[in-house]
Amino acid sequence: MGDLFTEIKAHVASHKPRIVLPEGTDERVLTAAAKLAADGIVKPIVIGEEAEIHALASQWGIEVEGLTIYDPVTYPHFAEMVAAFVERRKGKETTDTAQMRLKDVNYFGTMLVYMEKADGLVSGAAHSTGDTVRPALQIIKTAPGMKRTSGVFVMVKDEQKFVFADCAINIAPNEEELAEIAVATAETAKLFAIEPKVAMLSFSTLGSASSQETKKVAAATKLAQTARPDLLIDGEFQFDAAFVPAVAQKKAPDSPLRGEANVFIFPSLESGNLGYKIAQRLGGYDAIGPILQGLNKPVNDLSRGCNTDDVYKLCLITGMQAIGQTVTG
Ligand SMILES: CC(C)(COP(=O)(O)OP(=O)(O)OC[C@H]1O[C@@H](n2cnc3c(N)ncnc32)[C@H](O)[C@@H]1OP(=O)(O)O)[C@@H](O)C(=O)NCCC(=O)NCCS
Ligand SMILES: CC(=O)OP(=O)(O)O
Repeated sequence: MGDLFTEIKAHVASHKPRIVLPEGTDERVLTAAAKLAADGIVKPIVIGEEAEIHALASQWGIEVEGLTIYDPVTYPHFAEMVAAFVERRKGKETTDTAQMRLKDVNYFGTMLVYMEKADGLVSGAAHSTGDTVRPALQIIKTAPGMKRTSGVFVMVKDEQKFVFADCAINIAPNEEELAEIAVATAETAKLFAIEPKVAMLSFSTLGSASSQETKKVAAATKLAQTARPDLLIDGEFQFDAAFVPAVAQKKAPDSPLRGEANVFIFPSLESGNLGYKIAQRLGGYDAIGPILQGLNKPVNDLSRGCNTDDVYKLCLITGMQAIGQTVTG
């Protein structure tokens, strides 16, 4: 893992993208922003009232000299931002509602990215996922060809890297949505030098149980395989059949996955969110994310349970997305 982030740091530092951190009054966020600025890797823009941030920084012993701080209340381009927001949300917001909405740090930060005054955003240390990502869904929107945004975690322990999805956004994806999530996640895995072997997870392996839920995953598997025959995607699989070669030999002897999956697509948000937190808290994996895929520009969420290192690493990944770089090693 050390190596993965060493490479990411080198790429990102050569471009120094501007990353907005709307939660400037959160100690973990402010600490990570100060470290990123001091390391010269990204240019952090923190949002909040300047005097309050300076007071908090001195209380927490954080050096914020040189950090860019924007306060929505005193931001000189606020009127321009309001107009751009009303235009983007045509028919859904008025100047009055926009003025109110853009005082919210996540709406304000997302508009900085939309208006190209920043290259990416990381938030969610102190906000729920809904409040963090809703502005991005409404303003940044999905990239051409993508119907849904979804959220992945890169799970890392020592030299092991796995990708889990969707752990953040789509509560009950249907078979088309699940297929799209699988393909998008396979592509995201490649950003981290993971050659994707994708398992579509269920409580059934290749028809060992039959219900609406298992049939949905089987159908999603077929859709994903048809859409992208170049990718290795198989299912529906229980986790052991996807991950343990000896179990795969028994339950799915003809599958090309052979119990070697490294990308896991969960059938629902319930299972995906629980799954990543169990691997993180019981399994001791570093959980980097949720990294949002399918958006026009990089906006990423954090868990409210994150630490400073999680904020720092997600900013590096956001920077990497912003400069369109992938990891090689
Ligand atoms: C993500 C989430 C907040 C969006 O729901 P919502 O706020 O009710 O969104 P709405 O249905 O009002 O849609 C708002 C906008 O986002 C868009 N949108 C909603 N879900 C989307 C998705 N998955 N991908 C892309 N766009 C999406 C809608 O099309 C709509 O756009 P529009 O206003 O331009 O028409 C909701 O799905 C959610 O709460 N998910 C669970 C999040 C969570 O708690 N995760 C666990 C912790 S990580
Ligand atoms: C990703 C996630 O689960 O976020 P939170 O813990 O903030 O709900």
